[in-house]
Amino acid sequence: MSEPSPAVDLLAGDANARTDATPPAESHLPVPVAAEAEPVIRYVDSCDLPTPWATFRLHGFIDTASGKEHVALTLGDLDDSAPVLARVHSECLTGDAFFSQRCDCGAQLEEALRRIATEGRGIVLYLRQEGRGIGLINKIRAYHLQDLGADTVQANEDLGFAADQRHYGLCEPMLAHFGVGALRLMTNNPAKVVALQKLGVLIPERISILVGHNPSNQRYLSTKREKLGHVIGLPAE
Ligand SMILES: Nc1nc2c(ncn2[C@@H]2O[C@H](COP(=O)(O)OP(=O)(O)OP(=O)(O)O)[C@@H](O)[C@H]2O)c(=O)[nH]1
Ligand SMILES: [Zn+2]
Repeated sequence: MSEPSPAVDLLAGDANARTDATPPAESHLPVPVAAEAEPVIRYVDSCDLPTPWATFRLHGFIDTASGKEHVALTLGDLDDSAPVLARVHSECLTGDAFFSQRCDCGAQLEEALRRIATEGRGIVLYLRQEGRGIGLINKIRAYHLQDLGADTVQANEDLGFAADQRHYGLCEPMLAHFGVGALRLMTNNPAKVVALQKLGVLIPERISILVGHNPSNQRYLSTKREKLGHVIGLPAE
């Protein structure tokens, strides 16, 4: 039987071994990002998810238009008229899973789960739009440019992307699945509030979630405040 051909590009493996700060030539090659189709959200199944703070229910959804899988974590009775404590969290593998100090995502996710557990009721929508919608590999390329001096917005633009390519159209059908129409939303990003309101989601309250500040993400946070409109008070102030 013949050897199966390798599934990975071995040249890309060489690139991974680079240690110099010069961006490799191949980092200028576009990594395509699929055009955003109108989401078609289908609920699939749910299970218990014990965490250090509470046992949540984990609900799986598929966007059949994009093939992307999204999840919601819920706690308590959501199907009544009282606004629900909520976090609409965009995937950040580096921050959520690898403890990266470049951003504040992991700390925000943990804090959101903790606050929901304390209240006994709430929802996290975990949206698979990594890197503000440019994807993981492009985010690594953006981080490389940031290592060379660009800020988080310039790096996206240097790669040919908008500063924020996220879409929230899938939130409304995910929330509707739980009978949730109004959120007390944990976010520092007023643009996220406006985007959700435009979709018909009521947001009677925005709740700041100022956690995870550290020396490695100080510039990142000030850029979010100055260029992306986030409401973030920095420790130096
Ligand atoms: N392209 C890019 N994406 C990043 C960078 N840092 C974090 N992200 C992504 O940004 C998303 C999180 O967005 P943030 O701007 O941190 O925060 P937000 O969701 O707008 O606002 P909050 O609700 O306050 O957290 C996640 O998808 C991360 O993967 C970066 O430097 N470049
Ligand atoms: Zn992050």
